[in-house]
Amino acid sequence: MLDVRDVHLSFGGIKALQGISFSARAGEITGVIGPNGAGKTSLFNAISGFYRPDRGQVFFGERDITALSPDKRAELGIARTFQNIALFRGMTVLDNIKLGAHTRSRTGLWSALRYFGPAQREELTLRREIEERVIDFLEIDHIRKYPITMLPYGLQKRVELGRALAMQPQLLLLDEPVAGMNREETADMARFILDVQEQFGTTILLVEHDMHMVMDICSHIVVLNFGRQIAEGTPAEVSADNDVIEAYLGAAA
Ligand SMILES: Nc1ncnc2c1ncn2[C@@H]1O[C@H](COP(=O)(O)OP(=O)(O)OP(=O)(O)O)[C@@H](O)[C@H]1O
Repeated sequence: MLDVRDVHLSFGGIKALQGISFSARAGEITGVIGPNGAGKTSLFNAISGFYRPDRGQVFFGERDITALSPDKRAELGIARTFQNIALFRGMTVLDNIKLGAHTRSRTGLWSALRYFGPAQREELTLRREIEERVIDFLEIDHIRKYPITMLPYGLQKRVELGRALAMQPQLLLLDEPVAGMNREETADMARFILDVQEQFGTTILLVEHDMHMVMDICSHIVVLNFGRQIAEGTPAEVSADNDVIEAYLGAAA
């Protein structure tokens, strides 16, 4: 589904990524972990299109998307969330989620408006259905009219997930989805991510600091350290890997 092939990225003299290669398999949750400064955010941005790698490629299915803009990637069915919540804070929960549905159906909607009355209605009904499904699924019906500013942090993150889901993505990129959350909020978010995978069959790539959460919900894990890929495998394989243990112990020291 997603293939990262020998990706290199540097900022001036800093080699943030040095030859990263892995696949996120269709319908699975893949995690990327690593200590501070390992290159997780750089990798995430190279995949979502905010950075262009110096070398290497990113494939989505059969298609080389290395040179595509983030918008084009979104149109292909790749949605992302942000480490620092990127919602419209004065707008309601529902309006923020509607924006996600709009991103996905932009082309269809415009042609529908121009040419076909019935198609337009169909499109609008479809969008409404998506919004409703997302709101039900994330159990946020009671706050749909609330502005984002009134919500606690954990719920804001959930709304952001909702906006991404309203795009009906094939691939969902989550940038530190539980960063800054307390234990209960983290457990809730982990459950919703698992539900997305199970109920919608979405392929998920998760970049995260919280190793326990990643070990709990991912079937495959890639470990970075100082811009290099030091391990890859199942949670059991990765947590028993000497290089990984050393990297984390070194970081903790
Ligand atoms: N825009 C940038 N300009 C210059 N250097 C950068 C930039 N982004 C990242 N770096 C450097 O690249 C390296 C990898 O950083 P990156 O943010 O990708 O790591 P990370 O694993 O996401 O870290 P953290 O867990 O702290 O968020 C670091 O040395 C960082 O200082």
